[in-house]
Amino acid sequence: MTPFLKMHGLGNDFAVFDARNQPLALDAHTARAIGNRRRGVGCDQIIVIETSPEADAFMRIRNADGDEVEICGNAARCVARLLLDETGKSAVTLMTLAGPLVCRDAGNGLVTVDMGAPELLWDRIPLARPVDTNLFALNVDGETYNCAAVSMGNPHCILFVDDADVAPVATLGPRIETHPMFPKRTNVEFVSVRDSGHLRMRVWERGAGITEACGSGTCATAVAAHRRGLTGDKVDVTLDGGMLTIELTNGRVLMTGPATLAYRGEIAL
Ligand SMILES: N[C@@H](CCC[C@H](N)C(=O)O)C(=O)O
Repeated sequence: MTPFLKMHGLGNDFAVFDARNQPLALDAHTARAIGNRRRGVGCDQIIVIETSPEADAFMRIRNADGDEVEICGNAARCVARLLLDETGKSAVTLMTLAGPLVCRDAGNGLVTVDMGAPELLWDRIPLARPVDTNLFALNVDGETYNCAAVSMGNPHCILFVDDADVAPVATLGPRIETHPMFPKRTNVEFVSVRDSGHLRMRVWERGAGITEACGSGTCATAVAAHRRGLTGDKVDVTLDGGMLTIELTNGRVLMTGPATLAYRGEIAL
């Protein structure tokens, strides 16, 4: 049996495997089986902690559909929490496919992750053709939607709407995720502005569907809102699972929020 930890960041949930002493190569098929909510552990992402020569650990991430992806903000807080507690350090560095993430103990059970600099160039997000990533029209099944696009190492498409609570996340989310404008598919955020320091966001995640929170999506949303002049350098974002605080400082994005260990389990792999 292989031990794992069930963790979550504001309800965005993970099966976390520690492969630092016992190597574990999870293929897409196995990850999909673990992610299955009827037949497996059930989670949005499957996380494997590996050794890294250049950081405290390498964090490998697969979505529930089995695909390996670059970054996961909520999982970074969870893995950082484990390593902070294990080492007694005040900060740890996690290597990811998107680059290193410095994670600091922010007190009161919170972790701050330096999510790095956002990427705003259309071909680096990537998008299929040149547009103004701050505001572009996307045609979906004959309807036009005003969008912004940001990469936090992974692609995000942000739609500002009057009321995110009634946005068609379940129907429009998957249409945009697989739209030809996004060659690597995309995460999709539906956002309404409550005031210049507070956003409401709901998310359709690439490879996972609706989740209760998305850390990288919250960072991308704060960047897009700031670019449009809707919010300041610091913003609270209310997600279905709770609140994250995002600070934009020196061109970088800092995300602060909780990390929760739900239970320890074992699975036959
Ligand atoms: N939930 C994550 C993002 C996980 C990856 C994402 N679904 C993708 O495919 O890029 C987060 O908290 O950032």
